[in-house]
Amino acid sequence: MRSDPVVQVRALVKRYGTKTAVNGLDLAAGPGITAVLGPNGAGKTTAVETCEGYRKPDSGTVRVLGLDPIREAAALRPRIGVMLQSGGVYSGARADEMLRHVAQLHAHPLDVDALIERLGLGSCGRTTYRRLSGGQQQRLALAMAVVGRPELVFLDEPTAGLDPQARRATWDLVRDLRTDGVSAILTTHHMDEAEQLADDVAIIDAGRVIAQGSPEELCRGGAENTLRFSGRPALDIGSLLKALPPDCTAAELTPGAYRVGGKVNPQLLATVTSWCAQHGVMPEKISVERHTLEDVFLELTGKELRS
Ligand SMILES: Nc1ncnc2c1ncn2[C@@H]1O[C@H](COP(=O)(O)OP(=O)(O)OP(=O)(O)O)[C@@H](O)[C@H]1O
Repeated sequence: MRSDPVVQVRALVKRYGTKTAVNGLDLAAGPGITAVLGPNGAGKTTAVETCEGYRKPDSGTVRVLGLDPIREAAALRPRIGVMLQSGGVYSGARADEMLRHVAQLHAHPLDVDALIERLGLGSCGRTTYRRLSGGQQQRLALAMAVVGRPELVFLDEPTAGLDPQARRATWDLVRDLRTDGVSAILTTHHMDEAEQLADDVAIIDAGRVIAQGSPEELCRGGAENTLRFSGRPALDIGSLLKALPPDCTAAELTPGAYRVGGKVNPQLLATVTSWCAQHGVMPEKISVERHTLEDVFLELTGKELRS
């Protein structure tokens, strides 16, 4: 873990009546961008809202920039930005008025006009909030969260429902914020978004963190990868399997197209090529398929739908 976490959650428990939404969650988020992933109902929003100071833990501790989000809210609020999904906004106010109002509350805000332009809100600055499209409301919420130059920003599904252009613009803005030293806690259901933006990914299931690491670490770790090669048809798969470590699989998918599954590492690659050499096989094509974050996510959280 990188030093000086911006968010440190220890043994957090949060219940709603008899429902335990967060169940002993430990999370340390360092500077940079931390993506929080998890199936529906995993407890992400509850955990993040507790960090934002909107929910009181039943037990456990939460520190954000070293402060208690409830007891030290007055000191913390000016240092963080929160992107709300909806609400918290007077729907009769104009988009640019709202953004200027929020900017004025901060000592060193970003340039409002530049931010409006950046997020493609230029044509709707004079439109009232309630008349903005869903995607425009979403972008305005992002602008309001970041205009005060927070040290840490909480982004709750920032690109949900956005068109591809707005999605790119949002990613670019988040990347630039990171370059300026702003950290972010990002909840998302888009695995590609986490892969693109996150330095660190925490996967939550049933109210706990079940895996954490950089996207590369998570894709390299536990998940099995696949090695494919082609050669002459009807090779002796039984003999190949004997040469491989016991937990590997091997199959001829179509005549001459072979797949080896397991922990694909340089040693396994060497074993397969050496078996080919011993059997007079020239692999015409050989490739290693790395698993995506989505593969890892599904492997860790299962494929069944959550309620
Ligand atoms: N205010 C509430 N009252 C009762 N139960 C709640 C409340 N908020 C959330 N829950 C329940 O707590 C559990 C965790 O919900 P939470 O919204 O934190 O999950 P999530 O990971 O953010 O889900 P999603 O990806 O669907 O947004 C769910 O079972 C949900 O039904």
